[in-house]
Amino acid sequence: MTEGTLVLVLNAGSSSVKYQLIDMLDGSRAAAGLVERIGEPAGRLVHTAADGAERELLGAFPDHTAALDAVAAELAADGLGLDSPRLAAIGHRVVHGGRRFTAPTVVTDEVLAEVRRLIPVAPLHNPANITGIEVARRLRPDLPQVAVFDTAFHTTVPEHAARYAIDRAVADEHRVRRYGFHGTSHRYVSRATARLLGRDPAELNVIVLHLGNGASASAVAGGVCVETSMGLTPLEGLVMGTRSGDVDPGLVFHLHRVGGLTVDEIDDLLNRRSGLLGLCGDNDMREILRRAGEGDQAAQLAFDAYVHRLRKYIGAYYAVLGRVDAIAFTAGVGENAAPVRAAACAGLEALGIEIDAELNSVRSREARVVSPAYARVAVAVVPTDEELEIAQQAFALVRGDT
Ligand SMILES: Nc1ncnc2c1ncn2[C@@H]1O[C@H](COP(=O)(O)OP(=O)(O)O)[C@@H](O)[C@H]1O
Ligand SMILES: CC(=O)OP(=O)(O)O
Ligand SMILES: [Mg+2]
Repeated sequence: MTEGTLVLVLNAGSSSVKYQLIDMLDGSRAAAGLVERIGEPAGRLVHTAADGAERELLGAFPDHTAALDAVAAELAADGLGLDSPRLAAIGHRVVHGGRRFTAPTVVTDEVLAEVRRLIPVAPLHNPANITGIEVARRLRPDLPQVAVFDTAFHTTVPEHAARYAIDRAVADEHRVRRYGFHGTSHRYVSRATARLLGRDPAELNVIVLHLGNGASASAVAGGVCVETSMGLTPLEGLVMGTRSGDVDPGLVFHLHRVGGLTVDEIDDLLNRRSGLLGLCGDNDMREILRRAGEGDQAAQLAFDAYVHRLRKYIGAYYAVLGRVDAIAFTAGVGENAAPVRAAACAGLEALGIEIDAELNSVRSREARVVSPAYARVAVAVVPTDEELEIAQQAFALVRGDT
């Protein structure tokens, strides 16, 4: 049992760390910030204090340890350092939890070892998550460190959807199956969509489209995830900023045997040099929309390929769910790129899916419906809040509510 009501949430990505200090009494942000371009010569930390005032720190953050030490210093400058007695827990986003972690978990040496063992299947993410945990443990060894796993929400996906159609013995030996990611966001957004529509999550079938740098779709039936687009690793599924999403696995053999690329080179190609970046040289949807608007063919192709893949998944998940009540767009692209939403839903009237152009063009931070009132399927823009969801899960765990 703890006295504090603050939860520090760390969301460590491959080259960035996002953090929020959340007061669980009212969900308010006591501080928030972002360190980006970790490992590059010109890094940047932006810290936002409780009153909204921003501080910017420019310089190199050679690795995640340096970045997290700088975050701790910024929090201390606000009088809310990691030594604060008001802290109840530190919540960590951990991307890959395998099959074992189906709920938020207090980090022990043994839990950390398991997360480390999963590095080969989340090479861009788990190492950064581990560093975040290690730094936080060093600074506050007495405080519960809670891991909230991207994979947890997807552990309900049925076996016939989670299995690849490969030799079972080989799959079992190497724990090859579809795990799914961004689960904290899919869970939060599916529930927020029910709230927006004034419906009980238990009676709502939702397709959630999480479109950030990484992107994934999920089919949520009555609050339970039944299918998701990412697989063994966060590479499968939708076209992403730098990741290919679905490809014929035969291209790996082809590029190796005929193209002479090594396995590591192909890994780098598919994870870091593909997706929107591979198709047109840009991975930021803002830039792609701008270029396509000026008639740039490569940017237009990247946009069209991105949207085509999305439409295939909407259709597929419609079939998986049988009945769809809502489609929720979320994360950087889903929340901000009206043309992506419009193109993904265009021509689907026969499925009851329509978008109202005027509603869709409104810019807002609020959850909102963008389909006409008569449409059978509610299309919604629902801002995700992975940090709040992580804080709530971590706080509930340390208070013994779960
Ligand atoms: N106004 C906007 N219009 C179009 N795309 C945007 C806009 N703002 C952000 N994005 C897209 O959102 C992406 C980042 O999404 P985000 O959810 O923050 O990613 P992540 O959390 O995975 O780092 C950017 O790469 C950019 O393509
Ligand atoms: C799992 C994953 O792809 O995460 P992100 O979108 O943060 O890269
Ligand atoms: Mg994200």
